[in-house]
Amino acid sequence: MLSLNNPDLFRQQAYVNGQWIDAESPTRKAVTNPATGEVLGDIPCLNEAETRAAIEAADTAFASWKKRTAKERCGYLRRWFELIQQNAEDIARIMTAEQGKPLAEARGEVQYAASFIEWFSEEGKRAYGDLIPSPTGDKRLMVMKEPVGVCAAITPWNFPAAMITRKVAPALAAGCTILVRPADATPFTALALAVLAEQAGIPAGVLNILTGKSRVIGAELTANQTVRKLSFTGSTEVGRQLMAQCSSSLKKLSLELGGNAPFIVFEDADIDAAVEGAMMSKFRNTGQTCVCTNRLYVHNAVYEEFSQKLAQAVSDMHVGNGAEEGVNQGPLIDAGAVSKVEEHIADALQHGASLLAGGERHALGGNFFKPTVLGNVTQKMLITREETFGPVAPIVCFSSDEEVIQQANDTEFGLASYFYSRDINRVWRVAEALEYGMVGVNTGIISNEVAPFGGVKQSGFGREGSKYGMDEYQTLKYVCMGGL
Ligand SMILES: NC(=O)C1=CN([C@@H]2O[C@H](COP(=O)(O)OP(=O)(O)OC[C@H]3O[C@@H](n4cnc5c(N)ncnc54)[C@H](OP(=O)(O)O)[C@@H]3O)[C@@H](O)[C@H]2O)C=CC1
Ligand SMILES: O=C(O)[C@H](O)CS(=O)(=O)O
Repeated sequence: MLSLNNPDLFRQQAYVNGQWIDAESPTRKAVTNPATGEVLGDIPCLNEAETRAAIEAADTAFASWKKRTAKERCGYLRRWFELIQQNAEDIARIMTAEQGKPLAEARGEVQYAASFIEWFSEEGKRAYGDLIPSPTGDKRLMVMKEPVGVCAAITPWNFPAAMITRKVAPALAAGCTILVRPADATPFTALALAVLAEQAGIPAGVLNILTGKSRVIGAELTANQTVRKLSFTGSTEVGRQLMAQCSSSLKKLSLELGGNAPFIVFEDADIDAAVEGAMMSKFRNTGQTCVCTNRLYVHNAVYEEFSQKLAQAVSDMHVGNGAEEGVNQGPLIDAGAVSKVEEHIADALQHGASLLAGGERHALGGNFFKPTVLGNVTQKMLITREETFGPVAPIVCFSSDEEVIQQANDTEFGLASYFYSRDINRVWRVAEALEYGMVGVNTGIISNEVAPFGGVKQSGFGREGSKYGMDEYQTLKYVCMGGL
């Protein structure tokens, strides 16, 4: 059982309209620890009618929440931020237990998640409109920013706190209410955040956490006309499906989808810095982030040095249960994730790749896998075309800037990209040539609350965090005042 300072944070019920509820159905979904397989608890499975009732509650709450001043709404967010800080250790422990990431990373995610609430508790007070110089003397023209309405968020298991606060914070700051459906694998972190939102005084119906079958809840959230906005973070495949389901009600959409990030090391790079950046970008959350490096391109002049140093650093990683201090590589989320990693490695080796580190399941068994480095990788291999979402670093050797930019852009995805170079002309040329929503230059970590996070092409659209994050939850109203 989880040992928490505040056991009240561990809830096994949905949170709807300010109430902790079970479902009508006795069926419940078990949640397991991916490191040990133990059952941590279970959650109710709301049906479509119960989802509809939650939407109606959010709509009722919207009528009053939108009328509060931005300062009032942001005051609630500030208190929520402070309560999360006070309970950060417990939230991290819940997260590691249900998602598997090392405790140090979970603590980092809690701070990352809280930073979005802090950021939008400030941004929300600066949702300025416009006064437009009128082309005729008898009119005054103005633009108002208004909350879009009742929103829905469907979030993935890999960042059980941050992917929720990155949507909920701007929505509430803008005056919207929201229904969140967290991944079945990681509901308890979301429910702990709801406990603290309730304690912060956020009114009933403003924030709702729906648990249960994603297809059932998703079908109602996407079809229901009262829901005016959907924000989704997850795979491109599901994102396309949800977008289609939203078309009948023409919802405003934000889609943060899959990635296939290139990591390029030019011959003028600081190799030790590039190795450090590759470790951070590739193996964060055991490679289970959408902005993880998915393929590495190393110039032939530095290929041997970089490959050997990366293989050594990877071999030194400590794989284990994320709750154990010192572990820096936890389990994959489930058996399916392990199979996908094995499929990508086997395909690469069959097509001529060489194994430089790892390459097989860990002796701990279950969902544990040895962090892996592959050399002599080519664009023909699955691992450079599909998102691995696991701890495998495939290295392709290249010889010219033109060649590597063409290879880096040769994907339907466009979320994150990275490169290391100390030539200022090359830095500008390559940053402008890469077809991605985000570019890391001489760094493997680019995510924070102040910058616009999002992609292009099949990685989706919309931006989260930054001053742009508010736009996703607002509409513009033009008021033309005549007869003056
Ligand atoms: N761009 C980004 O920021 C991110 C992108 N991703 C991408 O997502 C993938 C891995 O994450 P993963 O969670 O497995 O992605 P999925 O797309 O499978 O799931 C994401 C969320 O959507 C839910 N979901 C799945 N199918 C449906 C449906 N038909 N209707 C409604 N909801 C549904 C899932 O619920 P449940 O699992 O409970 O069924 C989960 O809560 C990778 O491709 C990764 O790149 C992941 C995180 C961030
Ligand atoms: O879900 C993800 O992978 C996150 O968006 C990555 S990050 O924001 O933590 O970098």
